[in-house]
Amino acid sequence: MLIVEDVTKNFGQFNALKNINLEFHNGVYGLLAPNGAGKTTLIKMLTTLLFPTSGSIRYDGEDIIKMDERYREMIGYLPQEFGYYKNYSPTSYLLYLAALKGIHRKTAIARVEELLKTVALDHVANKKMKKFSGGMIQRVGIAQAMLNDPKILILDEPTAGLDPKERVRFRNLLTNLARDRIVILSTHIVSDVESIANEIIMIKNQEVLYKDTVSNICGNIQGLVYETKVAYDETERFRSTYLTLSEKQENGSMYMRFLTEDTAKAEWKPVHPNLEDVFLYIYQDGVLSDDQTA
Ligand SMILES: Nc1ncnc2c1ncn2[C@@H]1O[C@H](COP(=O)(O)OP(=O)(O)OP(=O)(O)O)[C@@H](O)[C@H]1O
Repeated sequence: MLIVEDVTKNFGQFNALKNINLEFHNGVYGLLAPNGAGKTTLIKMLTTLLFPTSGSIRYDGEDIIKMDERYREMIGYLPQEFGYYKNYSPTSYLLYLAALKGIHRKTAIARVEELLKTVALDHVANKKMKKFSGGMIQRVGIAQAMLNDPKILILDEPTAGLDPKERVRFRNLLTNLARDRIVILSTHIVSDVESIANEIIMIKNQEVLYKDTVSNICGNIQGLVYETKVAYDETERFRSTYLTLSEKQENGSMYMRFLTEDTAKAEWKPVHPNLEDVFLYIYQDGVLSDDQTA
């Protein structure tokens, strides 16, 4: 079990995270927040690339910084951008990394073969990676993070650049891997984690706002989400009155999904909130688009 206790991280005068308390067991955890909220900072502390300013992170009761090498041997990490050699095949790349990690050649050959099957790349095991799709490269990234059969697998924004089909495959792979390990996945894309995470962690204003199941988190805005049809010339006024969650145009009308605490009107249809609704509600003032953060 991995425990984050009262962790605060400052960069000089700047406070990036404060009083973070978290507990991880086997399963998938989705760390979900807009860019800049502190996900990478938290992940870097979980991988010992950064140290907390105060507080501690413990694995089975031991401080991970004191465990040092023993802890790092137990974790697998896929950073936001991982370096690979495009002229290598997945097999030669993974064998090279295994050698760096001190894994015996014979063990490494068997492990790499097994891993490439797990990530469904066995058919291209000896092909150069330069022609691989984003999804295939990402699966090589997971395979490298899994080389040491980690107890904790940490993935930072792993689905960037994947097409919808690759995302589904990726989610299925993670669910399998999480049966006997902790998988922590950071993302600002709700659909990456909504269907697979046992728990979602949302950070706001440097603190953990939620750490709960999807349904419990959605329960927080139960009864506040509606759909209704709005005439075209009314849409601007509607948008400025209610928090619009999504809208779709059909047969000359606009169908708005929105959130309000006002008393419901007869024409509003109450709907079950989903995680995307919660995300838009929670971060309505601070959701930055990729363009803004690039
Ligand atoms: N080394 C640093 N020095 C100063 N400020 C930093 C440093 N690293 C991160 N920050 C700041 O801390 C905040 C959190 O950054 P962090 O990278 O953890 O966010 P994030 O949620 O992971 O976003 P992204 O997905 O864009 O990486 C940001 O405001 C960032 O500018």
